[in-house]
Amino acid sequence: MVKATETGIKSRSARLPWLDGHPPHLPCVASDIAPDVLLPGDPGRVDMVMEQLSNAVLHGQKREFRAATGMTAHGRPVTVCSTGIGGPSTEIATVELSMLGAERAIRIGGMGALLPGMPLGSLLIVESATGHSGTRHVYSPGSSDEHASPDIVAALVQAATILQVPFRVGRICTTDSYYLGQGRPIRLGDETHETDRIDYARAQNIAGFEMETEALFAVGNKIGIQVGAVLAVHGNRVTDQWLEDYEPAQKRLIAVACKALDLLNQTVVPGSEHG
Ligand SMILES: O=P(O)(O)O[C@H]1O[C@H](CO)[C@@H](O)[C@H]1O
Ligand SMILES: O=c1cc[nH]c(=O)[nH]1
Repeated sequence: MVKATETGIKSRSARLPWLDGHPPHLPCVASDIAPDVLLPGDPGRVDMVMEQLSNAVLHGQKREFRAATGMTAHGRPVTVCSTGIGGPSTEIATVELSMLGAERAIRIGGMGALLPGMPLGSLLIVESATGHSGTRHVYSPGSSDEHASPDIVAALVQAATILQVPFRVGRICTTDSYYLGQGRPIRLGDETHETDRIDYARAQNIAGFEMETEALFAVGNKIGIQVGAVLAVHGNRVTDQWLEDYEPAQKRLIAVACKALDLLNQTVVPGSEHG
């Protein structure tokens, strides 16, 4: 992986530009990373996750990748690393985390709902993702959906039920575009242009739009780590409502994801339980 020059100075290989165990993008090394990782899009939400963990340590931030590790209520280590927006940076985070030892990755993020019965702040536990975003096309060019690991879906359902957080299980559309690709109006010269993406997506039984899950599932399924996603409704495109303060919803979502990890890992580390 790392090449030494004739003078003994180590230099990066262009083929795989890691150096002394440091990946080219993430601000961490293997000893920082837990087998379980949570992946918010927004770096600002890493600190929100840290508040719900005990003994949380921030590893640092490079570009959109902010990473930390702490302990769940059952005393299990969990790493949180932001992916930034979209498939390309999600691919980088997923591949580098898995090379550092991650075995299970759950995206925690926001979405725009397409079903009238999905209130602001409720959760979508993602069973499958479609959209044919660019990164997914590189990893898995077929036409079928990318799926979450069934164990993770079941654990998220159990966790949301225990914590009494309203949720539904469904299919997400991941798109590389926040505006035109999600049917938002854009200005083209003097005219406003809008696509019929919302009607199209609803006809496909799609619960909402977001921008990373399909890439995470495609990459994770290809490289052999377990993947899942749980998303909070930040907006509803049918009722045209928008969540002004999404922090309470994101806190509930983080609690559900951490509980799901504890259910997946089952046994409590003695003396560690804090809630
Ligand atoms: O809430 P996060 O995880 O940032 O994700 C959603 O928010 C961003 C768009 O505002 C996109 O990344 C979308 O997927
Ligand atoms: O409408 C929305 C809300 C969150 N994230 C998105 O990508 N779209």
